[in-house]
Amino acid sequence: MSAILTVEHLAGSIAGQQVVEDVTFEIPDTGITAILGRNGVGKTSTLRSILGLIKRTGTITLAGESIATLPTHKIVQRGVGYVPEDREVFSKLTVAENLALAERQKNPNRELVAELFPDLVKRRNQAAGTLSGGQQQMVSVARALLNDNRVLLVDEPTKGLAPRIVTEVADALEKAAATVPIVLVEQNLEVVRRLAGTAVVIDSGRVVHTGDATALLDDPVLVKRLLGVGSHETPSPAAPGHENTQGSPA
Ligand SMILES: Nc1ncnc2c1ncn2[C@@H]1O[C@H](COP(=O)(O)OP(=O)(O)OP(=O)(O)O)[C@@H](O)[C@H]1O
Repeated sequence: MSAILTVEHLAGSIAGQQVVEDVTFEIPDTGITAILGRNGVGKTSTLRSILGLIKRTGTITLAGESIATLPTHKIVQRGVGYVPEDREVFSKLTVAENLALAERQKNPNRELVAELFPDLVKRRNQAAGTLSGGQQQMVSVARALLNDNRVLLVDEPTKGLAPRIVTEVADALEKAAATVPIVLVEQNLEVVRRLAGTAVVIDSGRVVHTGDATALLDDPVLVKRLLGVGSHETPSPAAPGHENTQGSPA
């Protein structure tokens, strides 16, 4: 298996404050890779650095070509899809209009999206702002899948959703992953267990663990040390003044 996305010594800053310190990982060209870590350790900022949405330095390679100095729109054109944490649907527009606005290519993948999200087809004329959180998440994922991306960056898609809807979103991501490799920032470890092949753990802006996701989740000592929780819990916020916990008990 080769890497579709390679990140080396990535650092990112917001308003002069460094929020990503030194992140290095490889994303395989198939399956789902989970980015894990406590609240505020820099997971979202890592995705935003890759996309050029925040100031960054380091090496970022997509399918062998450097994208580290490209502006965001060029990175998106090269095939990096993004499903942001806050979903960002246009609330006054219908589902169909939201999807139409996302289409970049001549032959968008409408059949794939209709197959993966039949509920959105039924609701095509409903204003996106009146959809449930889970349905809005489906719109956000569907928008990204309309285009032929080389990799999809998905940020906390199950956050704040009811358990049944979490399962639906996980179902959709599992199906989507058959068509595109996914980088998934996710706090729900049951979802990670179900979907992810590899897990990358970030702490204080640095990668502190990379390995098989199931092996990590099956190791309660490691989960407690790296994420500060039991393997059936959700990671808690980092303590004030929290430092890299690699090698130290939580
Ligand atoms: N717009 C911003 N302005 C200032 N600081 C920010 C901004 N966005 C993020 N940060 C800070 O950057 C650090 C990393 O935040 P980030 O959102 O990347 O973490 P995260 O691991 O994704 O957290 P969570 O799991 O809570 O979403 C945090 O200390 C956060 O407070």
